[in-house]
Amino acid sequence: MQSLDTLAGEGPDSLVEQFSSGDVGGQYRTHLASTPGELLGELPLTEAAAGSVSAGRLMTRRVLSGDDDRLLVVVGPCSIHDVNAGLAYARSLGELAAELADDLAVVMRVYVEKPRTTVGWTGLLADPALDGNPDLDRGLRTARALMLEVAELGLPIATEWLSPAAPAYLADLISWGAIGARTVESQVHRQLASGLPMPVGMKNGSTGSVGVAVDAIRSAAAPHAYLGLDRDGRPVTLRTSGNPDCHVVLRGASGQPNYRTENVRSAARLLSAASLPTGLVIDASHGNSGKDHDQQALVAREIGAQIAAGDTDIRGVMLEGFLIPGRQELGVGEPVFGQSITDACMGWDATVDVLRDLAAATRRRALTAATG
Ligand SMILES: O=C[C@H](O)[C@H](O)COP(=O)(O)O
Ligand SMILES: C=C(OP(=O)(O)O)C(=O)O
Repeated sequence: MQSLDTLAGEGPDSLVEQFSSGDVGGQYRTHLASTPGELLGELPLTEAAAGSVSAGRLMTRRVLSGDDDRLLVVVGPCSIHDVNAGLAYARSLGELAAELADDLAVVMRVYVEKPRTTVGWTGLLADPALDGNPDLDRGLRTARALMLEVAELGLPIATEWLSPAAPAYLADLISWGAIGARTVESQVHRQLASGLPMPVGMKNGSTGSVGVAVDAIRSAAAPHAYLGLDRDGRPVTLRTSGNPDCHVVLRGASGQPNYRTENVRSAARLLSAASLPTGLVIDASHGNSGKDHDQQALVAREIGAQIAAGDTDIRGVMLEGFLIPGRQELGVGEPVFGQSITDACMGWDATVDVLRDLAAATRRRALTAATG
């Protein structure tokens, strides 16, 4: 793909000159990246991966609409920083998902872009070497290769859509997408969601507003037209038809959890008032756990209790889990294989316990519904 530098002439200053007639706060420096078409040609969707993605999308749609009475569980690392650890996790999760498949519809978080509150590592896609030297071309290739392997294991994949350019490179591998708390009010992200071929969860805003997530669902359900790139990297008008499969994800806010019965009822009222279906997902991490991975397991059990008591609006749960509990600071000490470098995650053993409990809760809900 032609770089911004080559479009504007050599050197980082040339774009500054092109874009501005006065002072600007930054400078543009760029390097070449593959077009979506080139990367998809290099790492094509295999038949096995395509089957896994279409089955994953159908499964998530059916669970979210209530046509399938299982519970959607979106679980996995806060972020992938080490492909081998991501794959080791995927293999274990694939086995657990198969064991619990009668009750749970498991989707793995393969999050390769991280939105930051201020600054920090922004994910595998931008900085795959974790050294502060962004290399998006390598990051996109690494992310796509990893996602292909996970899909070929038969495990549906979830990711957060952050860069509006990323779906052209990765969307064919994703069964469930999220628009995060920091971007749910962004028109660009709502437009993006309106054209994505998978269910998309709209997180409540970072200060706790569920209303902005409801607005996002309404916006993404409508058709849009916006400036984007085609497979060859040419600017085009992208026209979307609207995404009918968007839903709220309750993720709480700082000091303000929203996973309890009264929060679910209040979100359902907001959805009903907007003439939207009331099914939703609850994220047991982030503002609902205060980013404490031990607390996350307790929150998940409370959500399980609501499900066991018969709540049918809770259609899914999100969990942040990795192989080793907690988190490690990037660049401090020996790296720990399978431990998060972003938010603290539940370890594998705790994840197995929580998923088994959620399966039992879902089974009880189904039994109550069947026997009245
Ligand atoms: O899920 C991950 C984090 O919560 C998100 O990227 C924000 O992290 P930060 O507040 O550490 O920047
Ligand atoms: C960043 C995330 O979530 P939120 O947008 O809720 O902070 C996430 O799930 O990784």
